[in-house]
Amino acid sequence: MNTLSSLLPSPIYRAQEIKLIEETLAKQPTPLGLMEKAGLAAAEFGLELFIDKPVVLILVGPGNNGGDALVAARYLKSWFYQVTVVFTGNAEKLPPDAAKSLQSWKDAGGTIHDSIPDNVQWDWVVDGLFGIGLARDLDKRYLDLVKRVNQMQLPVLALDIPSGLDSDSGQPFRAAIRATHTLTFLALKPGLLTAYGPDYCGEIHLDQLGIEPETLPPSKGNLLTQKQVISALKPRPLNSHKGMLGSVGILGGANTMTGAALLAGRAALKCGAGLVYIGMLADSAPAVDIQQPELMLCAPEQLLEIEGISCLVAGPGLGQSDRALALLQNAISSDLPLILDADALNLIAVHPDLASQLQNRKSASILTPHPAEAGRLLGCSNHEIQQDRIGSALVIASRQNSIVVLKGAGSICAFTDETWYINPTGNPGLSSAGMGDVLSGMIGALIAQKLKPKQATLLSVYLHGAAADKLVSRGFGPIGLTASEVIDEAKHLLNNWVYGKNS
Ligand SMILES: NC(=O)C1=CN([C@@H]2O[C@H](COP(=O)(O)OP(=O)(O)OC[C@H]3O[C@@H](n4cnc5c(N)ncnc54)[C@H](OP(=O)(O)O)[C@@H]3O)[C@@H](O)[C@H]2O)[C@@H](O)CC1
Ligand SMILES: [K+]
Repeated sequence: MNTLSSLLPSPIYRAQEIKLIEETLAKQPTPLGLMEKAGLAAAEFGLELFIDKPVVLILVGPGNNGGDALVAARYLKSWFYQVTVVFTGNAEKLPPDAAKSLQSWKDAGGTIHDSIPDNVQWDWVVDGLFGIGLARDLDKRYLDLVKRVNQMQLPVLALDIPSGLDSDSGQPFRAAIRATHTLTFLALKPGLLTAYGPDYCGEIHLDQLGIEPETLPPSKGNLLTQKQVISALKPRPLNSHKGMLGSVGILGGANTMTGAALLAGRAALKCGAGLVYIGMLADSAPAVDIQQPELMLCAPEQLLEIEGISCLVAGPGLGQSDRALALLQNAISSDLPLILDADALNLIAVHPDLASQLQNRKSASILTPHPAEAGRLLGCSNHEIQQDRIGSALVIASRQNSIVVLKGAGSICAFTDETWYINPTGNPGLSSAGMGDVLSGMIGALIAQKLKPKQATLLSVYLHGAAADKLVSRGFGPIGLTASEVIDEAKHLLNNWVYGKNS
C-alpha cells in the first residue's frame, strides 16, 4: 500500500477505464478474487489504523463496493472486532461477487441491520456504500445514511472513494461521506484528487491489489510527483552568466494593478531568470521597484521591441483596454513562448480573432485559467467547468493549441496530445490575490532557463503548491498567506531540489 506522497508517477483512470481493467483482470485466474483482495486490504488497513478501537460500523451498498465492505467485515470479525453491518439494499439484486461476499459474511455468523441502530457508540466507520459505480444523485435513503455518518464525527475509512463523490469529477452527488482515510483500489481516480475530492477523502492510500502497475494499460492521466518534476532540473555550470539564464518579459500592470505585474516579475527573478523586464500599462507606472530594483521597468510597447527576450508573460493586471488588446495582439503574434493569464484570457474569450491567432502560433502558448476564466474561454459557466475539470482543460488545450493549467484544488495540466496531470500540492492559502501572477512568472522563468514548456509548466505548478504547503507546515498560513511569501519559499525549494541544501 502506498500513501499519496510516496507514489511514483502514478496513472489515473476514469471510472470507465477502471471498469475495463477490472473486466480484463476478472478473466485471469487468481487464487484470491479482486473483491477478496480489496476487502482484506481494507480490513488490514483498518487494523493498522484502529487496533485499539474495537467497535466498528460498516455500511454496505447495493453494488460491488458493498461487496468489498462485506469481505472487510468478515476479516475484522474474525480478528475480534465488534462489527455492525448495515445493508439497506435488496440482497436479491446484488451483483454476483457481492452476493457471494454476503453469503460468506452470513456463513461466518454475521448479521445484517437494515438501518443504523440507535444507542451504540462506534469507534470508527467503514464506508462501503458506493464506489466508482455511482452515477446519479443519492436518493433519500442513502442521503440520510451519508448525513448520519457525517454527523457522527468519527474516523471513517472509505473504500475506493468516499460514497457520494463522483470518481471522475470530484463533485458530490448531493452529499458525500467525509472520510478521514480513503483506501482506493487498483489505481488512482481523478475524483479523489481534484475539485472537492481532497475535501472528502482525508488521507489517500492506494492498494494495487497485487497488480503490477506496468501491467495496467497506458493512461492519459497521471499524478504529478516531485520525482518527476525535478528530473528536469540541473545545477548551473560554474562558468555561468546571466545571458545563459534567459530573460522574461512581463506585460501587465494597468492602473490599480501594478502589483500583479511586479509579483510576476519578482517570481520570475527569484525562480532564476537572468533578466526580467516589466512593461506596465499604468498611467503613472513606477520607474523602479524599490523592493526589487533588479527588475527592469519600461513602457509595454518598448518591452515588445527589446531584442533577445526568451519568453513573454501577458496578463498580470493587464486590464481590458484597447491598449491592452493591441499589446496582447502583438504578444500573440510574436514567435516567443508565451504565458497567458488573467485579463489576457478574458480578452481572448471575447475576441475570436485573438483566439484564432493563438491557435495558429508556432511556438508554445501556456494558458493558466481559473475555473471562471476557463468558463469564459469555453462559453459556459464556472459550475460546468468544475463538473468536468479534466475534460474542460483538454478542450481548451485542443481548441487553443496550447498547454492549459486549470487552477483550483487539484490543478489540471492538459496538453494537446490529450495527456493530462493532476497536481497534488497546494492548499487554501493559495486562494488569495497575486498567486496566479506568481505562477505565471515562475513558468516564464523556467522556460527562460531552457526547460521545455511542458516541463516548465509541470514543475512550476508543483513548485507553487509545494511552496505554499511548506509555509503552511511552518505556520505561515493558510490564513493570510501572501503571494510574496510563496515566491521566497519557492526559491528556497528550487535551490533545495537542485543543490540538496536545506534552506
Ligand atoms: N468489479 C470488480 O471486479 C471490482 C470492484 N471493486 C469494487 O466495486 C466498486 C464498483 O462496483 P459497482 O460497479 O458495482 O458500483 P458501486 O459503486 O458499488 O455502486 C453501484 C450500485 O449502486 C447502485 N446505484 C448507483 N447510483 C445509485 C443511487 N444514486 N442510489 C441508489 N443506488 C445507486 C447501482 O444500481 P443501478 O444503477 O445499477 O440501478 C449499483 O447497484 C469499486 O468502486 C470497488 O469498490 C473492487 O472489489 C475490485 C474488484
Ligand atoms: K465507498
